[in-house]
Amino acid sequence: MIIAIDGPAASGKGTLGKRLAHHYGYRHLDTGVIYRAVAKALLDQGFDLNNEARAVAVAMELDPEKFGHPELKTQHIGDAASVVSAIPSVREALVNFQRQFAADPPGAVLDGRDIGTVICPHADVKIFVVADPQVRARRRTLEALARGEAADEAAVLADILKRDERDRNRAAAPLKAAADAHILDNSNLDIEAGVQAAIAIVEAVRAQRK
Ligand SMILES: Nc1ncnc2c1ncn2[C@@H]1O[C@H](COP(=O)(O)OP(=O)(O)OP(=O)(O)O)[C@@H](O)[C@H]1O
Ligand SMILES: Nc1ccn([C@@H]2O[C@H](COP(=O)(O)O)[C@@H](O)[C@H]2O)c(=O)n1
Repeated sequence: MIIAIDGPAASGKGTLGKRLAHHYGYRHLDTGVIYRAVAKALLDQGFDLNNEARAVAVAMELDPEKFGHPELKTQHIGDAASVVSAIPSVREALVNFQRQFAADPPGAVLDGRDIGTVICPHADVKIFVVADPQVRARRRTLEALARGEAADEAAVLADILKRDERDRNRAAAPLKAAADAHILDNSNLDIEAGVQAAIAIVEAVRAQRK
């Protein structure tokens, strides 16, 4: 089974993806990390984020072993990722890796912006996670503070809105819910309640197919 999770920045996709994968014994791929890794590699090598040829080359040489690098989590790299991810040829270079991950047994949960629309249009279950921007900004700010980093909630909110706008309005694989996605608004749900709501969606789809 393939579970596709999409949604705007800091809506809880990764948290939910990890928990669903654990619940079902599946593998989990946070696809945002891939675009973050491309952006970081370009910046580290001193290239412009719009250098298409270099960006594609970097995308084709990515080392998944480095997806855990702590700098990938930063706001700066997230912002850079949303620039580089708008280049269609960069996205194309990353499709096979994601589809292969989705296809491998025993099942997979992928989260991102275009999983249900482009990467896995035939996913068994599609969930589009949303939450009010202010709620997302508060959660992201608390997360940064908990890591001991300085964080200004207004600046975090501005970054989230800017990134969502860029991701929604790009020509290639824009952020949007697939027509057959289940919308899950977790603005007023804690993590556990959000996970239970998602499991209920998955189970309802499974029951329908029996
Ligand atoms: N339902 C929830 N209630 C409270 N906090 C939540 C909930 N879901 C996620 N969070 C918290 O919100 C923050 C953002 O969640 P997460 O990193 O999963 O979002 P994301 O959509 O994967 O982000 P990104 O778009 O940057 O990849 C984290 O600190 C997470 O613990
Ligand atoms: N499937 C995806 C996943 C991510 N992106 C872009 O990467 C940026 C960072 O993603 P996070 O999920 O880690 O926040 C994001 O803003 C998108 O621009 C993407 O295009 N497609």
